[in-house]
Amino acid sequence: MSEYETILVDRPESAPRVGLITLHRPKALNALNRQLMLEVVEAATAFDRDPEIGAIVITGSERAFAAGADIKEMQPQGFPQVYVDDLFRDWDRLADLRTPLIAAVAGHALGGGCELAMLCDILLAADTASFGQPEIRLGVIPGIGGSQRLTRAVGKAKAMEMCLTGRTMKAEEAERSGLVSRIIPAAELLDEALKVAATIAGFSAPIVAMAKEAVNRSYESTLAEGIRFERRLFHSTFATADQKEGMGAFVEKRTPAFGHH
Ligand SMILES: CC(C)(O)CC(=O)SCCNC(=O)CCNC(=O)[C@H](O)C(C)(C)COP(=O)(O)OP(=O)(O)OC[C@H]1O[C@@H](n2cnc3c(N)ncnc32)[C@H](O)[C@@H]1OP(=O)(O)O
Repeated sequence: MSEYETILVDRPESAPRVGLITLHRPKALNALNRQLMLEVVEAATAFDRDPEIGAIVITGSERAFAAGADIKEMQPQGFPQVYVDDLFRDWDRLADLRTPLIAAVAGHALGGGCELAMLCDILLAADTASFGQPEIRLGVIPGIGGSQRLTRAVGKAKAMEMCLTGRTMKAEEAERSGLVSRIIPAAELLDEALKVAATIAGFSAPIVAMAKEAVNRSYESTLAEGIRFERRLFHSTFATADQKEGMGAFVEKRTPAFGHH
């Protein structure tokens, strides 16, 4: 199924144009060591470059999406090493991908696990999922964007409490707070995530990329700048064949066949 050591990579037949990455370090609850991290980034980048892939699902096991960065690997490291290596910088590459990433989260999503889920564009949670930034208990703080993305997702009050006390959030609270888009029974999580991914992958790839970029821009700009950016992207959709196809299909009362250009 895959040439990787700590992840499984697949193109499920049931979900056309979808790439699936499954974290697979069962004995360590998918703790994110350097190897796993590189493999995820490489596999996601390879899918992103593949014109036959229109959405990517990242998932873990029933017990853990990921229980955080690998504490045993980090424990002996010193400041000069983590600073010079710019530890965790590689994860930023996921945020630059054009292809939508969907996190299908069951069980623990803690520390770097929660941060990996938040690096994805859509978070779907099993009813067994729990989210947290427990780094404070280890004498560190989040290092893959947790303090920033969690705050934007759930607001300062909850993010501050979670980062300062290490309290975890169960799926229901995560949905109520806007961290996850939906809760799904654990047994159906992966199928549902693949369905969502296949729906996205069926739309025009360049238009999907523009929609993703427009939503993400709202994180980084004022409302007025964001609206101007969205308007320009909207105008540029009219330069694509897929705009002609999508609107033409509506007018002609048929299903559109997007060519992804
Ligand atoms: C990226 C940054 C900068 O933000 C930093 C981080 O991510 S720091 C890590 C944050 N995560 C945590 O602090 C969670 C640590 N894990 C736990 O608290 C518990 O394992 C648990 C609550 C998730 C599950 O508990 P339990 O069911 O009792 O299982 P365990 O026996 O504890 O774990 C099984 C096995 O997995 C190993 N494990 C778990 N998490 C990690 C981890 N983050 N790094 C390395 N190894 C981990 C655990 O040690 C066990 O293995 P053995 O020791 O039995 O070989």
